[in-house]
Amino acid sequence: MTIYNNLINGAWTAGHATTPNTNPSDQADVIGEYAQGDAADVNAAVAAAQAAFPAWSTSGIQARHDALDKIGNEILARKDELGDLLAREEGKTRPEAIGEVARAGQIFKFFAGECLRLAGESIPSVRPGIGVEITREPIGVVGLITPWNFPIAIPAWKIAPALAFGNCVVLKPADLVPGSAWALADIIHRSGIPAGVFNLVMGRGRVIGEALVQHPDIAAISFTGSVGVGRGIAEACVKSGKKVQLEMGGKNPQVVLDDADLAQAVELSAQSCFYSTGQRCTASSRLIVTEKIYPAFIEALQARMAKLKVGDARAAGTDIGPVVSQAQLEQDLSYVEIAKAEGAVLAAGGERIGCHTGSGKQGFFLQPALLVDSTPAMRINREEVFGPVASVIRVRDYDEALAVANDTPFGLSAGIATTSLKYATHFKRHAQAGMVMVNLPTAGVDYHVPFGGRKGSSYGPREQGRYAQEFYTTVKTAYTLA
Ligand SMILES: NC(=O)c1ccc[n+]([C@@H]2O[C@H](COP(=O)([O-])OP(=O)(O)OC[C@H]3O[C@@H](n4cnc5c(N)ncnc54)[C@H](O)[C@@H]3O)[C@@H](O)[C@H]2O)c1
Ligand SMILES: O=S(=O)(O)c1ccc(CO)cc1
Repeated sequence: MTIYNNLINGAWTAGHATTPNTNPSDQADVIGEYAQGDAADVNAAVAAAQAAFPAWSTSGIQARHDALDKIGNEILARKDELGDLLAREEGKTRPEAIGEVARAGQIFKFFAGECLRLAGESIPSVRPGIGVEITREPIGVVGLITPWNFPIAIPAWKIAPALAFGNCVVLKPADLVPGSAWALADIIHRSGIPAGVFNLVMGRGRVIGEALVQHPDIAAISFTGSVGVGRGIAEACVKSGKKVQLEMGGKNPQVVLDDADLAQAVELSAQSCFYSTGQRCTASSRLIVTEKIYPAFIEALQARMAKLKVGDARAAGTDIGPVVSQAQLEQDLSYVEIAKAEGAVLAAGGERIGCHTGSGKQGFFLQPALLVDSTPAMRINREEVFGPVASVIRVRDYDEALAVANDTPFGLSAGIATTSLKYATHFKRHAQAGMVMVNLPTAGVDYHVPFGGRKGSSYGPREQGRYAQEFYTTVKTAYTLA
C-alpha cells in the first residue's frame, strides 16, 4: 500500500502514524495510507512558512503569476485522472468530480491573473504638499482548514489567493479525504515555488487544526466546515488577535411559487437537493411551496426522484453517489426518523440501499428522501442534515414563503422559482442570504465572484473573486512629503 506523507519545508515527511483512505462506494477499496501529523509537524510547517515569507512576500508578481498559472494548467490537464481519485475518495459522481477538479484549475488561473491586478490608490492629502498612497500587503503565514465535501475546490480557493497575494500557507485538509489535497500539494510542490511557501499537514482536526489555530506565528485562519468547529476557531482567533474567515453550514430555502414553470422548478429542486448526494453547503434542503402548485409539484418531484440512479460514484450512469461515511449515513437516517416522529410524511426514499460493488462490499448508499407536510418549527427544517434529504413546507403565498425562507439561523444561499419579475426582484432584495438564485438551483456557483453567506453561515470577509484580497491582504496607508 502506498504511503502519502506530509509536505513540510519542501520535503515529504512521515507522520507518527498513517490512516487508510477508503472509498465510500466500496469500503474494501483502500486508496492509500495517509500520514497522521502531530503538533510537532505543525510547528515545523509554520517555522518553514515563516522562514519562506520574507522572500515570497516580496517576490515579483510575474513569478507568482507564472507559478499559479502552471499549477492551474497541470490540474486542468489531469482533470479526468484527479476527478476519478476525487470520486473514489469522496463519493461524488465522476462527472461532478471532474467538474470540481476543473473548478480548482480555473481558480488557480484566475488568481494567477489577480497577482497582476492587485492595485493600490493614490489620494491627495488634506495637507498641501503631502501625498497619500494606499497599498495592500500580504498578511504572513495563513492556516487553511478545509472540509471533506469539496476535497480539491475548497483547498484551491483558499491556497490560490493566499499565494497570489504573497502569503505562505499551511494546509490542513479534512481527515476523510486527504487524497485530492495530497495530489494538489504534489502539483504545487513541483511547480517550482520555493520550499516552505506551501506546506501540507494531514491528520486529525483536534490535533492539527487546533495546533494551527493556537500557533502564535499564524497570522490568519481560513476555515470551511461545521458551525460548531467554526465558532470555536473564531473564539480562539479573536482571543489571540488572528484574522479569521469562516464558511459554515446552510439550511438553504428553495421557494416555488404558483406561477413557476413546473418542469423547471422540479428539475432545479431535484438538482439542488440531491445531486452531489446533497452534501453541498449550497444544497437546498427546505422546499417552500405555495398551495396551488403544491400537489402537482410533489407529484412531479416524486416522479423525477424515481428516475435518480443511486450507485457507485465512478460507474457510468450514476446520478447520486454514496454518502461520504457511516457516521454521515447514520445522521441522514436519524433525521428522516426525527422528521417522521415530529409529523412529517415520508413521500419518497429515505432508506439505505445495497448497491453491491466490485468486491461485494456495500457502500454507504441512501435513496434520496422527500418529507412532505413538514412545518417550519420541525428540527428537519432548522438543523443542517448535509445529505440527500429534503423537506417540503406548504405556504399560502409569496409573503409567507419569504418569511419562512428567512426563518432560519443560516443564510448562505436562497432560491426562488417564479415567472413573476415582481416577486423575483423582491426576493433578490429581501432574502436574508449571501447568494440568491432566480430559476436556478441554490447550488452551482461561479469561481470568479464572491462566495459567502450571512447569519450563522459565514463570518469575516468573503471568499473568491477579487473580494478575496480583503482577507489575504492588509492595507497600508503611506504619507510622503513632496
Ligand atoms: N459554507 C461553505 O462554504 C461550506 C462549504 C463546504 C462545507 N461546509 C460545511 O462543512 C460541514 C461539513 O464538513 P466537515 O464535516 O468536514 O466539517 P468539520 O467542521 O467537522 O471539519 C472541517 C475541518 O475542520 C477540522 N477540525 C475538526 N475539529 C477541529 C478543531 N477542533 N479545530 C480545528 N480544526 C478542526 C476537520 O479536521 C476538517 O479539516 C458542513 O456543516 C457544511 O455545511 C460549508
Ligand atoms: O454550489 S456549488 O457550485 O456546488 C459549490 C461549489 C464549490 C463550493 C466550495 O465551497 C461550494 C459550492
